[in-house]
Amino acid sequence: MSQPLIAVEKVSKSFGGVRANSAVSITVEEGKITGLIGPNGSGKTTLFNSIVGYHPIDSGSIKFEGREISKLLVPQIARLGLLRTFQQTRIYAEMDCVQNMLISVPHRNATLTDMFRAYPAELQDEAEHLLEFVGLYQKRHLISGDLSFGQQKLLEFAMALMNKPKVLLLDEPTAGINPTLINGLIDRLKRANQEFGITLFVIEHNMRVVMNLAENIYCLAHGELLAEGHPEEIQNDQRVIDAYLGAH
Ligand SMILES: Nc1ncnc2c1ncn2[C@@H]1O[C@H](COP(=O)(O)OP(=O)(O)OP(=O)(O)O)[C@@H](O)[C@H]1O
Repeated sequence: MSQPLIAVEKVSKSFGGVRANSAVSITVEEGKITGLIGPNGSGKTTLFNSIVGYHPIDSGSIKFEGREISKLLVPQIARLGLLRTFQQTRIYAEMDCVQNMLISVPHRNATLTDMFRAYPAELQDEAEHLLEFVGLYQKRHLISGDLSFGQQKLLEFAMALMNKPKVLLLDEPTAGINPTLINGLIDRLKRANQEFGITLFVIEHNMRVVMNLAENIYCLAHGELLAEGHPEEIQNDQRVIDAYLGAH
């Protein structure tokens, strides 16, 4: 089997006395969609934060394309092509959608001087093309703070795509989005994976969404890895049902 795109091995992370991740090992295979589920406070976001370099880990190893990244900083990891989105959207509410798209590009190997130049026409075209991809083309010149929460999440997804990531970590992409937009978002996530070849690693509380999206799912409980498997295996795993699915 080829080497995984992301390999997390025995990663532990505590906050004071709280052991948020305890010897967690997972792999994310290139070109696939991998899911991460678990009850509130089970350590999912902590694992994402460790992978993207948001905080140092206490022990263990995190490799991206075979290279140890656990000592690198957020911008260094982002430049390798590993990006994340957040539970709460992080857009520039005063700017319109196109401006948000353009300002999100620095992760893509741009130099400081590039940032002070006018944005090249091809970047503008790319921004509009991706806004069309997520269904926001008609709203591209609207102030993003005026968009609905679901539309802001679509914008944030498009902003991440502007950076041409190899892998995108999505923290609850459908939280707070109405059911109609959720179906559209699932479709866009699948297309980003299939058409742009972006590997996705997705934290998701909505079981319908994660079972529909992911080929392989990990379940955390109390900071430890409880189970791993295909959606049907996870749905029928008694430990997962007891710890998590019973409540959903
Ligand atoms: N910066 C921090 N400082 C202190 N404790 C933290 C910090 N971040 C996370 N924790 C704690 O670590 C544990 C795991 O939290 P984490 O946010 O990773 O869980 P989660 O599975 O993502 O939860 P949710 O589904 O509610 O987002 C929790 O007990 C949380 O309170």
